[in-house]
Amino acid sequence: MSASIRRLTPLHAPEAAVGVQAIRALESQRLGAERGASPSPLMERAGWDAARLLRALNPAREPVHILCGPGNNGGDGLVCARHLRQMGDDISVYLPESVSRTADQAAALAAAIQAGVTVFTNPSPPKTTRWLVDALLGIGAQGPVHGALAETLHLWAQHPARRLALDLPSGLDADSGADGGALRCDHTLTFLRSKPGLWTGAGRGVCGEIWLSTLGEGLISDDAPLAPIQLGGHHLITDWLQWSPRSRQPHTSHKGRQGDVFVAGGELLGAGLLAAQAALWSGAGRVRLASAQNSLVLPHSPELILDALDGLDRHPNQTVVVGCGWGNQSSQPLEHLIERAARLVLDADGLNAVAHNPNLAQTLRSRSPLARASILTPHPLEAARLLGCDVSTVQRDRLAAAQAIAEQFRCTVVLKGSGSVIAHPNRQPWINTTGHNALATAGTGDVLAGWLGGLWAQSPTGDPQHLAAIGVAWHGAAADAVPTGSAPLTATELIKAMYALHPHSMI
Ligand SMILES: NC(=O)C1=CN([C@@H]2O[C@H](COP(=O)(O)OP(=O)(O)OC[C@H]3O[C@@H](n4cnc5c(N)ncnc54)[C@H](OP(=O)(O)O)[C@@H]3O)[C@@H](O)[C@H]2O)[C@@H](O)CC1
Ligand SMILES: [K+]
Repeated sequence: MSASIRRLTPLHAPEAAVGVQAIRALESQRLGAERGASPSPLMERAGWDAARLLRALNPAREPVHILCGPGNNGGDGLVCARHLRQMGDDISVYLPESVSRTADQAAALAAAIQAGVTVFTNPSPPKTTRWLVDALLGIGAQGPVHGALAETLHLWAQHPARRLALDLPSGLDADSGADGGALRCDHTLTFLRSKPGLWTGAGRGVCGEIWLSTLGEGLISDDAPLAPIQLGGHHLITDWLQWSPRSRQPHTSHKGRQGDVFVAGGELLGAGLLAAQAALWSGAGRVRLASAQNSLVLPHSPELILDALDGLDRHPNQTVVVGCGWGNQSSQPLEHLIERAARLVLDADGLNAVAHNPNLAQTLRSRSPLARASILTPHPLEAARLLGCDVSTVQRDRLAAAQAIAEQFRCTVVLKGSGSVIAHPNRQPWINTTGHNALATAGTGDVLAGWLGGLWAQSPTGDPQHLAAIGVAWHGAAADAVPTGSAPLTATELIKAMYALHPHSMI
């Protein structure tokens, strides 16, 4: 591939993603003096890069069918068709009848027909097609796909052809990752910049391999004015080296200098135990586990210090992890912990309790003015409870949901799920790009909460959003070490896999 087309891998994710508004601004800036040519030089470049990528993906030059929509995304498809036709490939195009076209699209259509491209208005799949290019809708898609385009996607849903989406799978919302009926593609070639919707919500499930064409721009210049959303891959783990007290500690260091974690266990002993073990393996010097069933813990983890729920009062400067397996225990000790924790990681039932109890919610909110930072780690259902909405509302716009919780409670928020979002009040969110569904097993959330507590205890003055992004990337990177579709990763195995990624064990 040329320098202007790059594969974006989850582990070594791209710099950042920007939303549709910023892409539009960038487009006008790039067009600048060249405005007026039709098809635009950017569309020409998009179609050319699409043709070259398809040539690389389809070396046997099997028949290609290109679904073109009424806007400029369809224009990209038509330019791609023209180039492939001129290279002698077996190309056909579908274009819905009697739609109003953009000027660029109309020009691209005229040029494609002149080059000998066959254009069908019947959406039925040709039998011989081996590759399908989805150029129906791009960043102009508004809501779920409807009308003739929806019927076309439906007709193709069962077709075995391999699929390449241009800019993004049609119907995927570029800003939020909401699924508006997109086909699951094998590859997506996105233009100018990566978009947040490719990486969260339905994005990862429908995009396949993600490629970026900067449309001829060499090095990406400073995107700061575009308010980019950071994408957090594997590099975050090595960022940890800059912070990790362990890598900087003198030879004479001792456990008291490596950070103390207090895990308040609940009715489900295993959850607290997993969180405590994760905190320990993350590198924390001492981990206390307070549990009603302490006698059962010892044979499993003699390294843990067993304590009572009021143990925080004796050693107040600990990072508290609470909520994992909390169950329906009384809210009184929970309120005390939320109020007193120097640093708080609140998970699972702790979040449910906050959602249902206004006093707890108020206690949580009042931490921020006292300069006591908190990290909340809801999954989508817990997030919905915190926001008083349903899960589908959260999943339709995960970035907005995470940000709303962060603003409401003045906390850092990790909204878990495909493309975890790490939000913080008044800042742009991060989207995590590591991990896959091997993490969908019981206890992996407890491991994340404990690991975050462990990292935070080691770097108590660290920025909680950056630290949470590191922990989440680390958690996902451990899963990425296991091939997709292989056996699930149990929570205990996950802790070991995360330990294996410690920067000091990678050196
Ligand atoms: N930005 C750049 O730098 C570059 C951008 N380029 C390309 O342009 C693309 C953006 O093009 P775009 O703005 O014309 O929008 P696009 O996605 O083709 O869709 C608009 C059409 O879809 C329709 N429609 C909307 N929603 C619908 C729905 N739910 N269901 C059904 N129909 C729906 C809508 O209908 P309307 O709402 O107007 O009635 C309108 O007809 C971008 O993704 C990239 O590929 C490259 O060429 C070069 C560089
Ligand atoms: K598309």
